[in-house]
Amino acid sequence: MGTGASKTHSTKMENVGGNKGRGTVIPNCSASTLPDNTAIRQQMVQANPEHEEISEDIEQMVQIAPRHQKSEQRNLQAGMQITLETEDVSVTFESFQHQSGALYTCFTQNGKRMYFDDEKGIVPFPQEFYSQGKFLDTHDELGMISDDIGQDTNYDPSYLENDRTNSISIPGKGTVMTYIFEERINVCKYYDNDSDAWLILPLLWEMNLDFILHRVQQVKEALPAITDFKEILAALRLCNYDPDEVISVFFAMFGDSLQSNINGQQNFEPIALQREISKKDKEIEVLKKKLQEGESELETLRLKCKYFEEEKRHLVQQAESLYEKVAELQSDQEKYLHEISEIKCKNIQITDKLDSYTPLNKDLLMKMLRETHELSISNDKLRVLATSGLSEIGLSMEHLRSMVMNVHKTTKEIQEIRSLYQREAMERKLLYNQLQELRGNIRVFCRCRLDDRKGEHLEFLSEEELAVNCNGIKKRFRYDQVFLPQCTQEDVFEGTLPIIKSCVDGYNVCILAYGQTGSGKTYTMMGTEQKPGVNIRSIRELLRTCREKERIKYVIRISMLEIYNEGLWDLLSEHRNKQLEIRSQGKVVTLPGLTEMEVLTENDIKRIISFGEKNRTVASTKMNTESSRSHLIVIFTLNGIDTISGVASSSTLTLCDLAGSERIAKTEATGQRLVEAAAINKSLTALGQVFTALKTNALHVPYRNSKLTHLLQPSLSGQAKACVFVNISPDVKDIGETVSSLQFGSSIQQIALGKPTPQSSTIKLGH
Ligand SMILES: Nc1ncnc2c1ncn2[C@@H]1O[C@H](COP(=O)(O)OP(=O)(O)OP(=O)(O)O)[C@@H](O)[C@H]1O
Repeated sequence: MGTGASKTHSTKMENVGGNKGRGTVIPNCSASTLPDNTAIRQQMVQANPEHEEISEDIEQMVQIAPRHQKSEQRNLQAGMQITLETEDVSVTFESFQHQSGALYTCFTQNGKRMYFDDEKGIVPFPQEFYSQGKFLDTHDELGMISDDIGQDTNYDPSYLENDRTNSISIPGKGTVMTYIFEERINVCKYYDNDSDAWLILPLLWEMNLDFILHRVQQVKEALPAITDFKEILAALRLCNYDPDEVISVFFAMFGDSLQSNINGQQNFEPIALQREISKKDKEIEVLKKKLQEGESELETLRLKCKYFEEEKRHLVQQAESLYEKVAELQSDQEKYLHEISEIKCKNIQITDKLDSYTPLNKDLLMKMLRETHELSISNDKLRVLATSGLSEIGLSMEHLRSMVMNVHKTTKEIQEIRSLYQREAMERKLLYNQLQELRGNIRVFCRCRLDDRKGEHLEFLSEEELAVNCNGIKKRFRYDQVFLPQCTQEDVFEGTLPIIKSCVDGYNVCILAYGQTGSGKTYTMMGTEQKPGVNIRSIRELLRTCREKERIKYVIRISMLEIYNEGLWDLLSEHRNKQLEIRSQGKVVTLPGLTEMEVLTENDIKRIISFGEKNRTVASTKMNTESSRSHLIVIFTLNGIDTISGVASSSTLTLCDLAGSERIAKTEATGQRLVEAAAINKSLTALGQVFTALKTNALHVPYRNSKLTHLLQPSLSGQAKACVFVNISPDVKDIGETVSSLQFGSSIQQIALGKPTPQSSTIKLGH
């Protein structure tokens, strides 16, 4: 049970049971929902005979439950809340912070408060503790932000509905009527008589309306750092003119950096940065397009070149064969000419003796003369052909030469565009990191499980906002991103990609999945064989990015461990029964003896993770037989060394599939399960405390209150980037847990870890 869950319990206790006592057990369970309480009783009695009395109380509580439940049901109006509560044994956990710094998980039954002691088990809460510490009111500490966001009813009554009607004088139009529409596009419009239609009122004119002025003023007063009224008005339009929502939007977007700007600074960096980033994005887009065009032009030119080279080769071959033929013909011609001249020289003798020659010799001579003549003609033709072929080859060569010049020019241009693109991309990355710093380095995402049973109680308002209708009250929650049930594993991974990439740049990165059992934490982190989750995709991305960086040689190692009942177990060790210990020196956390395995391929990861999973303690509970009652932590360590400069870097990517945050009652937990639930409650409460301390910039952040937070210290302190998935169930019967998880998530939404810096090393494993 998490901190958020505790809050829900106490709220419901007041609503349903009417019992205002903190942590008092509401005996509204039926005996059948708590079948075996003897285990708790035995455990308590064994630990201390005085507990006999207390365990009897538990017994009594179970027996009187049906009666009490009936009377409560009579008194309450029908509704979802009642159904939920009557199903459960509402064992309510509280967290007590002792002055020594220790955090205890307590529960109260029939007015007797008990607590879980790490050594003694379940023991009565000592009287002297009341003056030595305080109970943590997680409702106030963690729930308040989301409650504020959820309040829709905070309007000044004078601004209700009819104040949306107004009039304004516009030059050339005279006095026109205005009305703030609440439809699809929430902008103020005026009625234009000429066109007989409602037209959008320009921003500058809209500023003259009292309705608007008042709201802009309200936002300005709350956030003096935002000076641009157009910015405020645009935000108001988007938020249906709700100044509270605009303020939360600005806070959600810029968080603590906004507060640091409140004291007088005129320029508001995040807005400027964001503009700069979108400008850069556009420039990058244009460059990308140019690059693509250039590359395709280059490709065409290359193809043309290839074609012409082929053509040239062909023509040269033709020319060579023509030259050969010409040479042959020339030698023939010479031969014949020689023969003719010989014949001519002897002509007189021939003429004289012609009569004495046989007619056959005379015919032969005439034939030879004819052939010689024909050969001479074809020789001339061939010479013409060879000359034109050669001139064609010359032209083609010329063309080819100019093409090659063009290719060189285009290649140079492409190189320039490429380097410009790289520069812009680098600048964008720097700006993104700057924006991250200003926004804080925790991203909080909400993911709703895919389920046919999605009730009407969940409303997805935008990519960043969702609302839960709970007992007629609409609570709104804002996140960095809300993933709808139909969002794929790819969509979800896309959201975490920038954070994961920064691990290669030397930042410690942590990704956590929080939510009740069955809400999809394991699906998000581990996924299935066909649809792998964040774990496999992250390592795939890390391996790919590391391969791209030719200069740097990386070694990636994986460790896998489980936190069960506040004990740390190495899941990759052959000796499953060996507990690990956390040691810390300053900010460096070490886990001596933890197994680390080197990873070279994605298949290595799959093999190692499935080995670790086999080792995992999976306890079956009534809700989900696969339900895990422990935190699963996978740690990737990245050690890089620059092969040229010799600079070494080290960072970690920590992936946590947290145990279910639901109330213990739903799991019908008894005995061992009760102890497990208390350990989970303790660690999730401690996680909430850490986030609260970070949010309030407390001098001391209580990382050591649980093994979970102690281990995650390097990933949740100033030098890290974190991402929290709040997994929720769409099932209406889980509405209580859903609200609780959402409250937890929105309370950490506005936390900045501080200025992150690339690591030299923080988590050291296996030493
Ligand atoms: N987005 C989703 N799309 C499809 N199936 C999902 C989705 N989310 C969860 N599931 C399915 O719902 C079931 C419960 O999810 P999962 O085991 O991940 O919950 P969990 O929060 O990790 O529970 P536990 O605390 O017990 O580990 C699984 O069968 C899982 O495959």
